[in-house]
Amino acid sequence: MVIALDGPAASGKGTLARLISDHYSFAYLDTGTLYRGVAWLVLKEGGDPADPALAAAAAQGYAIEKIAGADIRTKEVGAAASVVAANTAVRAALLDFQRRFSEKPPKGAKGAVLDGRDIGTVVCPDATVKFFVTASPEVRAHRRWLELVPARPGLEEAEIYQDLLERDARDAARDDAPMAAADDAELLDTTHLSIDAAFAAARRVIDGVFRRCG
Ligand SMILES: Nc1ncnc2c1ncn2[C@@H]1O[C@H](COP(=O)(O)OP(=O)(O)OP(=O)(O)O)[C@@H](O)[C@H]1O
Ligand SMILES: Nc1ccn([C@@H]2O[C@H](COP(=O)(O)O)[C@@H](O)[C@H]2O)c(=O)n1
Repeated sequence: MVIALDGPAASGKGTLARLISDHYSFAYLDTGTLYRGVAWLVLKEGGDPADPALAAAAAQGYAIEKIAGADIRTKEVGAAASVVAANTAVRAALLDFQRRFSEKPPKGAKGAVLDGRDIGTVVCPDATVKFFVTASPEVRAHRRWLELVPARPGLEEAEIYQDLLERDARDAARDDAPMAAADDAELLDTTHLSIDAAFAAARRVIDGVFRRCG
């Protein structure tokens, strides 16, 4: 069983993915951390994320231990992640790991939940259930601002808003595995939904599919 969640930045897909994986005891992979990790490795060496050779080398030598303790959730790393993510060699280097995780989830879990931008379209086109999670840009920017401002007092919500729009545009426009809803994805707009309500809506869809699958 594979559950795929895609969608734009700060739409709530990671929050849902975590709740779903806990509820069904499935393994969870936040695929954004892979791209953020590669971007962080490039930035740490003072490199330019848009340099194709540097980004490809970081992705090819990528290992989770290399980013241990790194703060990869900053908006700077997010922006750089969407730059390295447009690099085909980077995507190719990270694809196998994601596929293996979905096909053979760790610790004997009976299923996997992956969230990202291309899970339902490219990484796991045969996923059992697919969601495309959205919310209005204003609501997403506000949620992300609430998340980041405690560590960065003075951070402007307008700055986050602009950053999200630019990142979404880059992610949707790239040639290789652009952010897109799979044709068979369930659209889940969380703009007016609490986390509990969004999770309940997702569970209804998943339980319905599981019942049909037997
Ligand atoms: N339905 C919701 N109502 C209110 N806040 C929410 C909701 N869903 C998520 N959040 C909050 O919004 C923020 C962004 O959510 P989350 O990290 O799940 O988004 P994401 O789509 O995984 O983002 P990214 O792709 O950038 O990692 C978090 O602080 C989370 O707690
Ligand atoms: N499957 C994916 C996942 C992520 N990306 C890129 O990484 C950036 C950061 O992702 P977050 O989910 O942590 O915000 C994102 O903006 C994408 O550029 C991707 O391309 N494919």
